[in-house]
Amino acid sequence: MSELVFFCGTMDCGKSTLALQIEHNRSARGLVGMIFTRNDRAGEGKLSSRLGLVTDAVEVGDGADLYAHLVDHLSRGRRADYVIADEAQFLAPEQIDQLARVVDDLELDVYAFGITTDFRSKLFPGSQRLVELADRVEVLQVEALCWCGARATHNARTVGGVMVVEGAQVVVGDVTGSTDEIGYEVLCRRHHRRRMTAATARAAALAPDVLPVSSS
Ligand SMILES: Nc1ncnc2c1ncn2[C@@H]1O[C@H](COP(=O)(O)OP(=O)(O)O)[C@@H](O)[C@H]1O
Ligand SMILES: Cc1cn([C@H]2C[C@H](O)[C@@H](COP(=O)(O)O)O2)c(=O)[nH]c1=O
Repeated sequence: MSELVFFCGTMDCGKSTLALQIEHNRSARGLVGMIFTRNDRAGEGKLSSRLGLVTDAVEVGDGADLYAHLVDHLSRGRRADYVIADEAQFLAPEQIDQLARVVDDLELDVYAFGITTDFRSKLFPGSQRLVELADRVEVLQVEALCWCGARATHNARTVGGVMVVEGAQVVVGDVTGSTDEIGYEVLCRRHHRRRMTAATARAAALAPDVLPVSSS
């Protein structure tokens, strides 16, 4: 029985690496995948992992119909034995419904990968629909860590190392950017709620909270 699986986690927890491993293992057995992505940091039509691996993918546009794309592909006599969709949080809810239809009507496994919540800890619409429709939701087991050492569960957006809570939901970026630019940092819930990033925690630790007492 084919299924729709949503592999989720914070940024930097190995989702794209797992997508590439699933692709590698299946193509090593002669299977052919249809790989979708949207807004990967490596550029249009790429699925990339921070481990340095990258593969070509179909860039999903705003109005793209993923079910129709697969039907068209198959009716031209081309193969697709399974589907991978990376950065699935950026897909529209209708596109997630199309992926569910690929599972049910074309009987292909669909493996979707994405972060569940944005920098304000609100569900991305695509991820919400995946949670609603997926046969299985798998939280990745390679845990990213907060600066305090606890398991990171939330994604913070930073500017100059300081957490921000205003801005567009979608801003492509990385966890290892220059500190002056918009970047991201994964945090535990406690520190996400307190808006305490590694940089602000360091600054707070260095700040003298008692003025030096003069000896005179
Ligand atoms: N230099 C490195 N050596 C070993 N592992 C690394 C290195 N750089 C990144 N990683 C691993 O890659 C993970 C990020 O993988 P990636 O697939 O790009 O994440 P995601 O798609 O979830 O954002 C990190 O959590 C870490 O486990
Ligand atoms: C939290 C958050 C993230 N993004 C962007 C930043 C990255 O380009 C991707 C996540 O990619 P990863 O492979 O999981 O690291 O999402 C965003 O646009 N908005 C956000 O709130």
